[in-house]
Amino acid sequence: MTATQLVPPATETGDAGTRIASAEVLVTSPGRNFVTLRLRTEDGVVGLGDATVNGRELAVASYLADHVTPLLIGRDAHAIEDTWQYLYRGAYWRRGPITMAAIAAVDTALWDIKAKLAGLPLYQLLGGRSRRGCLAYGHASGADLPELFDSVRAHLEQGYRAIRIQTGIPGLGSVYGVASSAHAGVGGGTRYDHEPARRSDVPVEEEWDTRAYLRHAPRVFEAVRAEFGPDLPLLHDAHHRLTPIQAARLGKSLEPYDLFWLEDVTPAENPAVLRRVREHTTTPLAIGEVFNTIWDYRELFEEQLIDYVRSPVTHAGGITALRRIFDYAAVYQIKSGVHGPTDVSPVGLAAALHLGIALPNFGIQEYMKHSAETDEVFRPTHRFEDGLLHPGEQPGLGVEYDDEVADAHPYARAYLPVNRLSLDGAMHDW
Ligand SMILES: O=C(O)[C@@H](O)[C@H](O)[C@H](O)CO
Ligand SMILES: [Mg+2]
Repeated sequence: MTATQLVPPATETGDAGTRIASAEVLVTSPGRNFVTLRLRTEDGVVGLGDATVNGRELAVASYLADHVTPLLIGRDAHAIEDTWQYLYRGAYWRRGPITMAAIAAVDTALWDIKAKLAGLPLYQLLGGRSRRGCLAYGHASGADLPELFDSVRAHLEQGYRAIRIQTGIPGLGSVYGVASSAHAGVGGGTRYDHEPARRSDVPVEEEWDTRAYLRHAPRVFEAVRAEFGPDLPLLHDAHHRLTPIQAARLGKSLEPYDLFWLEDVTPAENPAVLRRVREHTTTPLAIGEVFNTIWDYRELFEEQLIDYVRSPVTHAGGITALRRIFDYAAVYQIKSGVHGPTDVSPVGLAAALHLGIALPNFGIQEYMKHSAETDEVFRPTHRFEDGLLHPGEQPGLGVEYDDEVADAHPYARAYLPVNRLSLDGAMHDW
């Protein structure tokens, strides 16, 4: 018996017409860079997957085009789990953001195809609808309190029912997450909270002072609660900048302001340090936007060190893998809080919404609205209404890639910022 005879033939699991006939890696830059995988079956059914890794886009494009797409031709598009295992175990070199984004793109595209073949929106294949819509949170920010309050008001007017709060810090120039920061946005002009990656040959350098931040943050939340009352769910992102004991102090100092979550208080490499944070504070914790496998969460779940899982479909190996992470999280009453910056493409966001609407332990979905230019390329059918995101009722993911519009936006190198301490210019976590 030859090795190939061990592989279940396509005809056993579906029609010969469901074999993958073409696999294309598409790179476009409608305001920011996106990498998309497009699979097509012999019968012409198309599936899309997001493979965008912000600031390192071409590495995934090459991983897919040079090493993965040749393996996909002729495989049965229905065999999602087998293809996932084939790419994960078969690479030998496991985990890592580039590998897992590539696998995620294949997995997402195959789910898109399966749902289109079934004639159903993808969430129907993931267990069906569990809720009316996915609660979203938006990003409010300001260099100072008046600017922040205006931004919160603008979000409330748009219907947001949960809001992330980031502000400038007195004495510091440009800091993470603030729309009006000096070096903000694409080309330096547009809103920072819309797109932190900047088209340039070198990254923008931001400034950081942990002592100033720890003093300022509780004052900001005190002022926001005084202005907007006790009801509004508020979130905050510390972007991996603190030591465990600093993080513990921040969590404790924010307890009176009843945060929905405090995100990424410590760097991701050693999540076990969250034990120290947890000992000291009841402020809910979220982490995981830079994790990429279920194994990264093991201690955090089993010791109940976090409350929300930040992994998106795009960076955690796709719908198959993220669903497993959430099922594991549910054992410990930990909920989803899927990462949704603009670098997760409309394909990645659609995948999150189909999963989110079906998931029993959905928590919240981050929502940074994509630009009009981006939506012209991807034509998403999901929508934001009354603070909730809806995946829509189109068969599959409900996203369509417009080649003509995409081709008018060629790749442009862009980097996320880097961060230096104001004290002595040493590199710090961004
Ligand atoms: O929570 C968030 O959305 C941020 O941490 C972004 O992931 C980061 O700015 C890179 O896009
Ligand atoms: Mg974050």
